[in-house]
Order: sequence, then C-alpha cells, then structure tokens
Amino acid sequence: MADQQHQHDEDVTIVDVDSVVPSRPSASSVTTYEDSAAGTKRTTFSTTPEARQSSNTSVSNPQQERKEAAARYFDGDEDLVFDPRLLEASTGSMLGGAKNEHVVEMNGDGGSHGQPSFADVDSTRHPTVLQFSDVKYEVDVTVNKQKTVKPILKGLSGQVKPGQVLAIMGASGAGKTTLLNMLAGRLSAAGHGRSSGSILVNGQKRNFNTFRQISAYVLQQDSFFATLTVRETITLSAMLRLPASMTQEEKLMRVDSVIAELGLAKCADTFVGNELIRGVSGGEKKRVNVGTELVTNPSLVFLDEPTSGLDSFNAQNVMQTLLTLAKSNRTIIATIHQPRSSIFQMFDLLLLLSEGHTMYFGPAADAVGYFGSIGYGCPDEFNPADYFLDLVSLDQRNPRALDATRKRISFLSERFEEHQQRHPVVTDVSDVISQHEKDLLASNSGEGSGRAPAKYNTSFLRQFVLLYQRSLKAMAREKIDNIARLGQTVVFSIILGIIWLNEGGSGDSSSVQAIAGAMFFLLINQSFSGIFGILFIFPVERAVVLKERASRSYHVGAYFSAKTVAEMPRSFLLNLLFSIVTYFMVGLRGGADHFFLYVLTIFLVSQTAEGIALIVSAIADDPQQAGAISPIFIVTSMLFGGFFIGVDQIPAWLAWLKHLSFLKYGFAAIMQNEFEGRMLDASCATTVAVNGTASGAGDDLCFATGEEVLDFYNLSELSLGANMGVLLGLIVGFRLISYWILRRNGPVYDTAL
Ligand SMILES: Nc1ncnc2c1ncn2[C@@H]1O[C@H](COP(=O)(O)OP(=O)(O)OP(=O)(O)O)[C@@H](O)[C@H]1O
Repeated sequence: MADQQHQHDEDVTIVDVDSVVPSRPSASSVTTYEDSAAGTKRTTFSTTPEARQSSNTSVSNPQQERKEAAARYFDGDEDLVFDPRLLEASTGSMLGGAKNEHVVEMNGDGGSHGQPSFADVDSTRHPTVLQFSDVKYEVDVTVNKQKTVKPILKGLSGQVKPGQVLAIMGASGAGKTTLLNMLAGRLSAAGHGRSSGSILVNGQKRNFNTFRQISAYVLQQDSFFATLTVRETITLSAMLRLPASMTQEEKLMRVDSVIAELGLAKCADTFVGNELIRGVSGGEKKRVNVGTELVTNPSLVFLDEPTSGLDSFNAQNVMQTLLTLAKSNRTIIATIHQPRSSIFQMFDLLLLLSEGHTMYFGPAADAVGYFGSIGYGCPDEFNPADYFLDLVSLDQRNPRALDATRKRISFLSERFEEHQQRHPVVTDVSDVISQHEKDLLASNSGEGSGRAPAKYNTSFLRQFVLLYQRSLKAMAREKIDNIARLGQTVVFSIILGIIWLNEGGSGDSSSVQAIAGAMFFLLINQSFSGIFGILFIFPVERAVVLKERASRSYHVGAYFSAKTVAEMPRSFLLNLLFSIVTYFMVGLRGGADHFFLYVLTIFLVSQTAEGIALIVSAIADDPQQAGAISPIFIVTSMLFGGFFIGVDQIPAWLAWLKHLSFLKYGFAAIMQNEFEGRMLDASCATTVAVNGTASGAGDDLCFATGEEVLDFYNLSELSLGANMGVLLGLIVGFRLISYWILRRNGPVYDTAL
C-alpha cells in the first residue's frame, strides 16, 4: 500500500482534512489528497504516534474526556457522547490490530478496480444517474389490536452516478433493504405500504418498462439449480433474457464475456452445487448470481447484501468484482452489513441509515471527517464501518441505554439535516454528468422512448423449450434422487408383492379382502412416493423460479408446463415398473387390457397426489412447512378412500369429504378393473345378504361375483371410465390451482415512484 502511495507522490496535492472539516478530533490521523495521475481522490487513515497517544490518554481517563466532549459539542449533555471503546468488551467491534494505513480510492481507475473488461468498450450501455429525494415509506401495522402506521423510511435523499459504488449501511432493521427495493422498483409481497418522494433516472421519472431493461437486481439468496454448471446457468439466463435480435453466437459471446469479467473461467464447468452436491465456493456462487443478472448488460445494478455469509476473502473478492463493474461505467448500489475495513475503503459513496433516518450520505472517504466534525471522531484503532454501526445502532440492553441511543440517533439525524441544507445531496443532473453523457441519457431515461419494450425477450414457445431442456438436464443429473426413487420403487414393489404373493391367482372369494387391502395399499404407496418426490424438491426450485420471474426471464406458465412435460415420463416409468412387479407377483386378473388399465390407474393416482403436493408446495414457504401441511390432504383422502371406513360409518355432515378423496376414485377404478364382470365363488350366492352386503361364516366374507365385491365396498357409484375421468380432471384441476397460486405469489413491483 505504501508503495502504491509512493508511486503517485509527485502528482499528489495534499489537503489537510482539518482545513476541510474543522475541529475534527483526531484529524492528525487522516489525510485527503488528490491524485492527479490517477484522476482520483484518496483518503489515508494512519495512526501517528500523536494520534495513538491521544487515544491512549482518552482510554486512561474516559470520564474526563466524556465531560470535555460533552462541553465541546453537546452543550454539556453527556448522554450524547459516544465512546466505542467502552462498548469494546460487549460488542467486540475493535480491530485486533490497528491498521496503520488504508487507502480509500474514489471513482478511480487505479489498480484496485481490477482488470479492464468487455464492458469497457460496450456501446449498448449508457450511463445512468439515479437520484432520490425525500423518499418515505410507511406500512399499516397492528400493535395491541390497534391499527397504526409504521414509518420505515423517513425522507431519504441521495444520488449515484455511473462509475460509483453506493453502499447502504445501517444496523439490522434500519431500512436498507426497503430502500434498495424502492430504488429498484420492487417490493416484497409483504410490503404493501405507501411511498412518497421522488426517484429520478437521468433526471426524469422512470418508465418502468425501460427501467427493468437497464437495471438488474442481485438477490441476497444465491438460488440456483444445483446440478447445472456455472456456464449452463449463465447461458440459460442469456438465452431467456437477451433479445431475439441477437444471434445465438452473440449471446454465447456475451456469456463468455460475463464469465471472464467475473473471474469465473476456472469454475465455468463446475456444478453450482448446494449443501449436498459439491459445487463452487460461496464467493463464486455469489459471482454467478451477479453473472446471471449481468448478461443483459445493465447500467444500474442493485445488490442486497452481496457479501453476507461469505468469509472475508470471498467478501473482498465480490467487492472487487463490484468495483470492476462500476469501472465500466455502471452505477452500483448495494446494501452491506458490517463490512471489514478493507471493504469499507472500496465504497465511493456511503448512505448510513438508522431507524429510517439518514445519518450520513456522501463520499465514504469523508464520513470519518464528517462525524469527527460533529463530535464523533472515530478512534484510530477502529474500523470506521464498525464504529459507524455502533454509533447508529439502538442499544436495547436496558431502558437507559435505549433512551441514550435514541437521543443520539435523533441528534445525528438533525445534524445531517443541517448539513444537507448547506450541501444538497441531490443536484441537477447536468452538474453531475457531461453534456455528452446527458445526450446519451436522454435516450436512456425511458420517457418518450416510443414503443414500450415487450415484457419478455423470448416467445412463450422458446421459453418452454429452454426450460424443458433445463428440467430434463437437472433431472438426469440428480443421480442420488434418481437412484433413491428407483430403489424405493423396486424394494417396495417386491416387499408388497411378497406380502400378497399369488393372492389373486386363485380367483377365490376368500382372497377378496386381501386383494382389496393390497390394492388400497399399493395406491397409498404410489401416492406417497409422488407426494414426497415433489414436497422436498419443489419449494427449493420455487425460490429459483421466483428470482427468475422477478427478473422477467419467463412466463410462469412456460415454466410450469415445461416442468410437467419433462417430469411426467420419469414418473410414468417408475409407476410402470412398480405395476409390473406387483401385478404379476400378486397374480391379478389376466388380460392385457386389465394390465394396462391397472398401470394407468396407478399412474393417474400418483399424478393426482403430485398435483396435491404441487399445491401445498406453492403455498408453503419451505419443505418443512410443506411436510407439515400435506398430511391434512393425504390422511383425509385415505380415511374417505372407501377402504377403511364404510359409507354408512361416515357422519352425514362429513360425507361430502369422500368426493374430495382422490384415493376413492383410484380405489374404485382399480377394483372395478379387477372384479367387474367376474364370477368368484358360486357357493356364496346363498349367503349374500339382501341389502347387498356380503356375509359368510367365520371371518371370511363370501362373494359370488365381482359386482358383489364392488357393492360391498360401495364402489359402483361411478363407472370405471368415469372414475378415470375424475382422476384425470383432478390432475388437471390440481395443476391449474398450483399454477394459479404460483402466478399470484409472483414478484411484486412498486411503480409508485
Ligand atoms: N411490510 C412491512 N410491514 C411491517 N414492517 C416492515 C415491513 N417491511 C419492513 N418492515 C420493518 O421495517 C424495518 C426495516 O426493514 P428492512 O428489511 O428494510 O431492514 P434492513 O435494514 O434491511 O434489515 P436487515 O439488515 O436485518 O435485513 C424493519 O423493522 C422491518 O421489520
């Protein structure tokens, strides 16, 4: 770092921070200078012996220093004094070893901004200035059964121009994500609040169709198909989102460029992975997340906590990537929670929030000076980011601390209001960018740009084909899942076959109950395997789909139909295998027509169960929730399926539930297929009760014909064809319901500002 500073020494104009920000307490440790060679402004934080001494002195006599600071800055009010060193023991925010020197680089082209990339010469992307003024957001909440309004953002302003990285920092609950979402024109489904203020893109109100084309939003969660490689993941995003006017070759070139720009070349052919499948590292996955958004070559990139969950090395790498993006004339806005000092130094602009108020907005390098000027000098041994977070966080450990921190936050908010009066943060666009850029911007604002761009860049059919291919590929690569399904099918079919071995072979009335039990159990078995095949996979996939839909990659209908068509053959093959083993081991009715109807019934029942699982998964937030909800449907279907409880045993007011039991239709169809038109045991004819209920001596029931069996189980209500038809209707109906739920639970856009 020292060498780097040395290189530019001849071109450097030293500006003492004291002359810019008077009365900064530890000013001797901070120097701002203009680096004319690099065209940048840098700030050096250094720990001089004097500064160290002053800091040591204050530690040795904190009470005295507290009094002095109160007298100097806060009219003697000691509550407003903040000494992070007193928090050290409890918060652990102090850096292990003081860094002697950090260099902050603003807007620069220096080494820390990475290698030049394809984007430097891209002529299709125009610079974008984002300005927001007095942005407020509030929601209605119910507290103690009283409806009340909760203000979340309380009048925030700022502006970011191309080439800059704006970091939105603040304690948890400060409003970072809410602001980021508002700036990106998105709100979470829960966020139906009211917004006011103004958000301008290139000096004009946003046209949301254009805005979505020029901006990208990188979510905090890295949701992907684990068994696709990095290249496949980014390629699919490119194929879905790039316009049809680009050739396939151009799209693939774009993918290569993005992979190169994000430093993903060495892991391009590695699976993205998840907790179970070995894949790329956390930092690489985050960059893949950025990459899938970057294929559209956006001018404006929003990122929600891009470094969260990463170790410090990977976090640093991701930040480096953002700087590279900014360098190619993009505007980058990211929320960041607790960055380490080297990451903090990479920000151009800092927006520090607390309780929805602005504590600071401006160059990140000036933040230490600003807070120093109002009585909150950052001790030299502290990471400024940690210091700011401690300074603006509500301390809720006891009422006294809570009051004191509230008072401090309100003080800081007022000081910044005053500061903002003197130095408006939002200026005229022409003050920010050159005339040439302004001319380009006019075409980029979205207003007056003629025909609104289509919602999707590819046709429904193309989306279907691409998503079908992805589903097939992902399915083929889910080796463990496929082996488990196959194993489960083979093992269960053999076990069930052994239990009911040759029961049907005799064609005897005495085996009717055993066969009915076998039939019902086989259907339950296939229902469960259909349900669990969906329950534990679909909610995870749904997160990927929600992300892709939010970026307008495809219509949910294209996804849903592609998934259905891709997965049905696998399901059919497994059901066929199960049917072959059980049919012949149990020795069911002879004849190809009966065999194929048996296969078809089992398949339809399993598909209906999958439909229920899709509905549950579309409602539930995660697999655990889905697992908890689904028994309601399954157990009800089993109870009213016609095997466990006879119709006359169901209370009249619950009788309607039997119509909802898909197992009832499946059971009726499979039993009709087995028994309809069959003679069983002529000697039983005399023992059948007048009311149609079979009877017999001892435990065994006696049935002369198959029809008596069907009557006994009350399965003659509908014909075999009608039962099959109902199952088919349920399959289509359940899928339409889950499609409708998915559609309704789609991304929510806020187009108010
Ligand atoms: N729709 C809503 N209804 C009620 N409260 C809300 C709603 N949206 C946000 N909030 C509240 O507003 C505050 C700010 O939320 P936000 O998610 O923006 O915070 P944040 O700074 O991003 O926090 P974190 O770092 O923990 O993600 C929180 O107290 C949150 O509970």
